[in-house]
Amino acid sequence: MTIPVLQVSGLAYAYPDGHQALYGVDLSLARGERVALLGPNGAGKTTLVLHLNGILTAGLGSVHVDGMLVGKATLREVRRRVGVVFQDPDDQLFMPTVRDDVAFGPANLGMRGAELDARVDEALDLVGMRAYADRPPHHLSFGQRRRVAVATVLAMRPSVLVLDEPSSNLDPASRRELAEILTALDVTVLMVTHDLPYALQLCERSVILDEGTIVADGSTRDLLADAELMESHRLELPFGFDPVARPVS
Ligand SMILES: Nc1ncnc2c1ncn2[C@@H]1O[C@H](COP(=O)(O)OP(=O)(O)OP(=O)(O)O)[C@@H](O)[C@H]1O
Repeated sequence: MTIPVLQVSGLAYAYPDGHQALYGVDLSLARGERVALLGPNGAGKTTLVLHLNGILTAGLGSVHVDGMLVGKATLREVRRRVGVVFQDPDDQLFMPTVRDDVAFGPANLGMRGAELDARVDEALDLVGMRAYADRPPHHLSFGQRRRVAVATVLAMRPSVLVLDEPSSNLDPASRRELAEILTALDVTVLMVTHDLPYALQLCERSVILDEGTIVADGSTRDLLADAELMESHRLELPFGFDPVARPVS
């Protein structure tokens, strides 16, 4: 039996103020899948993501990464394996140069010298940003900073890449370029997004979370084409967008 990259079982969580954000979430990701996590504002998507690398710990239920239970004892390895790219790249970039930022994670794991340089170059090549290695991140455009933020995570060679709103604040060309980069990667992806055409373009499978519960899990095209399902969970396609007519890349 193949072990899922990510296995969330019966995950329930209430914030300290008592607000119940997740009610028994079950989610399994197989290696190489790209899955979109959809849902209206306040559905619990961020709360779920924060459990995947142990920023929050389960009230009830469990999260396994490559078969490893997420918990205090495994936190360091879990954070290497679950790479989260937050919505604002400036939350992730804080070093004087792009190279230093991308080297930060692997250097923390003890990597040094030529091996570290090669790891940084590899990650920057994957996002097409090697030419910017010696630039300060704050001199880059927002779209370039997002690509570097992706590289900081890829440099850890994660088992799963979790992207929070990857297309937000990108112009159409940067949005398309990022899609090309993400589809070319050989990594399992979980992408939180309100950009439904992007979900369709990038992810064959989608999961809809609403009020802390998974209410649908299936082919992105089928879910987006189900007008009743979409409406009942406050999901709206752009005007005139036909999910059935669009090819999935
Ligand atoms: N620190 C907190 N304390 C109490 N309740 C919280 C906290 N953070 C989030 N919540 C609540 O938990 C629920 C889920 O929030 P969460 O941020 O996970 O939703 P989301 O699906 O990511 O929303 P969005 O699409 O707006 O980012 C919401 O009702 C929210 O108000």
